[in-house]
Amino acid sequence: METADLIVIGSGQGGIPLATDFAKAGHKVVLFERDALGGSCVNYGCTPSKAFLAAAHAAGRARQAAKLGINTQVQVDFPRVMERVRGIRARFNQGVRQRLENARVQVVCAEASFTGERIVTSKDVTVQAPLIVINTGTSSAIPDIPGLAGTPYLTNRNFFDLKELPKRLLVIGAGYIGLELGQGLARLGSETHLIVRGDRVLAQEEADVSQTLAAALQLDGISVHFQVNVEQVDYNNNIFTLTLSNGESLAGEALMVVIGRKPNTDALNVAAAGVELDKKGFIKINDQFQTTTQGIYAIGDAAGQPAFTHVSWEDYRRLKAILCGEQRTRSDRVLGYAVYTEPQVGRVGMTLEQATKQGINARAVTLPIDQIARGIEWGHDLGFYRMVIDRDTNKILGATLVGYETAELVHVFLSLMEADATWQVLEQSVHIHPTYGEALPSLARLLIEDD
Ligand SMILES: Cc1cc2nc3c(=O)[nH]c(=O)nc-3n(C[C@H](O)[C@H](O)[C@H](O)COP(=O)(O)OP(=O)(O)OC[C@H]3O[C@@H](n4cnc5c(N)ncnc54)[C@H](O)[C@@H]3O)c2cc1C
Ligand SMILES: NC(=O)c1ccc[n+]([C@@H]2O[C@H](COP(=O)([O-])OP(=O)(O)OC[C@H]3O[C@@H](n4cnc5c(N)ncnc54)[C@H](O)[C@@H]3O)[C@@H](O)[C@H]2O)c1
Repeated sequence: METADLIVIGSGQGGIPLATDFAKAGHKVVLFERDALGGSCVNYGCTPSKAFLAAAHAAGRARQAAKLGINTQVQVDFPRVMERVRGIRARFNQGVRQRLENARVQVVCAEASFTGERIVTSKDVTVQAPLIVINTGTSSAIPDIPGLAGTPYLTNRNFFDLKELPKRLLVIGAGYIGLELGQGLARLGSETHLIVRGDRVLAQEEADVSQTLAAALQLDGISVHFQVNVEQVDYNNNIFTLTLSNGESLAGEALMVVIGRKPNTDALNVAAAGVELDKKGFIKINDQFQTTTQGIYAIGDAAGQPAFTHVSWEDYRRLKAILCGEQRTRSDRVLGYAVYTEPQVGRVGMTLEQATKQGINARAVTLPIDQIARGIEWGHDLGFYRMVIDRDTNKILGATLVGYETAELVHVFLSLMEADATWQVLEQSVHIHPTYGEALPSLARLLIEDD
């Protein structure tokens, strides 16, 4: 049996920098990875999806330029779009490999499981270490719909291997992936149907966010079917046929199943290490990322953290500080996220409802995008900016920005909230005209005007 100073299981977004930092500091580090180096983000998630959306939104924006008086004929070279996506993915994946090699991390390309409290084993390698970090991520959850198993349906894993544009696309699930990739393929030319079991898309957000996105999807020609379940999947002659709970049926050349994620913890045999899982299979951790076994830590999606790359990366930064003896926790951070539909959704902190539920004397102000000079000039008419504040302290509690490139703009709020700033700081700052940014002090000004 080999020994090491640190074992990392999974080359996720936190595991890679942790492994390289420790190895560069002279420690012996062994990293187990059963699939492509770089985890979901690089290979099946953020990187390929955002490269894909660059093409899709270019096509969508070109078509929408008609309202500016610019008429275009969009011709999509789908194989080229996807080759570019796969090329970028390969480059990022190679970059990860190089980084691990340069740092002299010993990479074991195999599935790992615990065979003892501090012992990790793959088919050919067994390693013991005083410190183990689990960063195994999640995989697609697949519903138990009769007829689905065994059909060539798409998930985020095989989506980026597509070679031909499907004429008709059926999407089950209206969360992040369903909306981003569904809108993407629609913008590239697929006749797209989104099957939503509830009455809202992106249902975890406020109702007007869902409504705005649904309106945008419909503008792209997407048919959104609300309050229906898929009862049966049939696949014959390369065509999927879905039987819906409302009696209708839908046919398409491609079916994408994107209903959420499940943690990659089944293969780990965590019981051998005394590491406990919660009811959904996520690894239980305390505020310092430690599992129920001393010396074994878990970060990222598998530990039930908000499933975003920047969260997994920040987990690494905090865990590294904790392991170096600093007093850090995982719960004292301002976390934002974005949905890369068009319009985008940029989010940080609490909504009014969440703040009120916590007993905070909160208030929200909202500025529609059609009252913002930049929006009018650029012809963007779907979206709004909203800020939530604490009336007692004047601190900013959260923001929801729906509109053009709001994933960028929301960082203004992230920084203000990190600095514990009051809304008056935003109101007093002089922003450049005419930008979307200048609408943020205007949003703050509503707190004075409407008082
Ligand atoms: C389509 C899609 C788009 C996304 N877009 C965004 C985005 O725009 N922005 C964003 O912030 N987030 C995005 N995400 C989420 C993001 O990809 C994840 O939150 C992020 O990758 C963090 O994951 P992680 O570090 O926990 O682990 P992962 O990146 O999932 O890596 C875990 C690794 O562990 C390996 N592994 C699992 N079990 C074992 C085992 N037993 N032995 C060895 N290896 C194992 C896996 O093969 C995998 O490589 C997206 C996700 C998807 C699916
Ligand atoms: N922009 C980003 O940062 C980004 C992009 C993509 C993915 N992600 C991450 O990946 C995670 C997974 O994305 P996702 O889209 O798979 O999940 P999700 O949780 O965002 O959405 C799942 C959708 O499927 C629906 N659903 C669940 N069970 C269903 C069933 N049995 N039948 C029909 N519909 C069902 C849900 O109601 C929801 O609309 C996200 O939560 C997010 O953290 C992030």
